[in-house]
Amino acid sequence: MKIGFVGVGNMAQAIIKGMVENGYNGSDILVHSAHKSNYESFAKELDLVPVDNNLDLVDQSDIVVLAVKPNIALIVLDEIKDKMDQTKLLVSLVSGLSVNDMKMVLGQDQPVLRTMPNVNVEIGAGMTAVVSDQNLDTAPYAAGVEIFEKIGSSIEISEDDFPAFSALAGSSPAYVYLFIDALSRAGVKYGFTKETATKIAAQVVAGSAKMVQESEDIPYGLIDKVSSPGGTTVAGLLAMEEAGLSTAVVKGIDATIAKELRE
Ligand SMILES: NC(=O)C1=CN([C@@H]2O[C@H](COP(=O)(O)OP(=O)(O)OC[C@H]3O[C@@H](n4cnc5c(N)ncnc54)[C@H](O)[C@@H]3O)[C@@H](O)[C@H]2O)C=CC1
Ligand SMILES: O=C(O)[C@@H]1CCC=N1
Repeated sequence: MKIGFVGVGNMAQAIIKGMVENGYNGSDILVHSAHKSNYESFAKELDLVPVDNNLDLVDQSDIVVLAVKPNIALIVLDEIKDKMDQTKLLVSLVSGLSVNDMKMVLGQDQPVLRTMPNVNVEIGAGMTAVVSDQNLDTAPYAAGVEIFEKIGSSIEISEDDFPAFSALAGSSPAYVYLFIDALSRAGVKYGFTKETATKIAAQVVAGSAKMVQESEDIPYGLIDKVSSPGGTTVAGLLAMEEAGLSTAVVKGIDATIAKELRE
């Protein structure tokens, strides 16, 4: 099965790196992007197949991954539509582009899978939403979903939930990195090097996430276990909430969703 990427920017590169690390052969991955200088060196590095234009790439692919920016997605779909057919699956990563938007260009019978991955797919730890108007357990959809299962977890959600998912999982790695950086900077304030402080902060966040995933307790229960009566943790927690940590996070998610809905 050949998988072709139309657009090889940050997200496509993260997915491809995750795929190659998790059992896909570079020789089965075709790439074309607007700037040859970018995708050719990337293709060489991972032994991928560079293709000169979008039409030839689609022609040679069983799964076509649309990985361009939202403002040009419809133009690119219009360009490739004559090379698509019902034996091929279109997988879109494009924020805000609905299954119906794609079928309006490609035809109602074209299999399309809308997804919203996040950059952590690069290390096989992504969280990806998937949806179509068909049963995802059947061919050719299952092969598309399998890509995202190999490079993390996937979840089927309704299209109405995509803006909220995009904020909670697509954008949120940036917010978690910000938290790690803030924790690390606090460490620097108290004398650790940035490198050591970041190593400590990242391990704490990774371990805490694993604890939430594996514990039967809810996060608030885990918070209470760390907070000894009259102790240091509760003093820190109250100071963070006085500075508005939880409210800041929710407001950030609100702004992310509002921006997606305006586009
Ligand atoms: N960056 C992220 O964390 C996430 C991005 N997405 C979605 O993925 C898509 C791509 O985003 P990024 O990779 O961040 O953008 P990017 O700007 O890094 O990559 C877009 C790529 O498309 C290429 N391109 C432009 N015009 C083209 C054309 N006519 N034909 C072929 N390639 C063309 C560009 O050369 C560039 O390499 C967007 O629609 C975005 O909504 C979805 C989830 C997460
Ligand atoms: O910032 C963006 O537009 C994309 C959507 C989800 C993550 N990055």
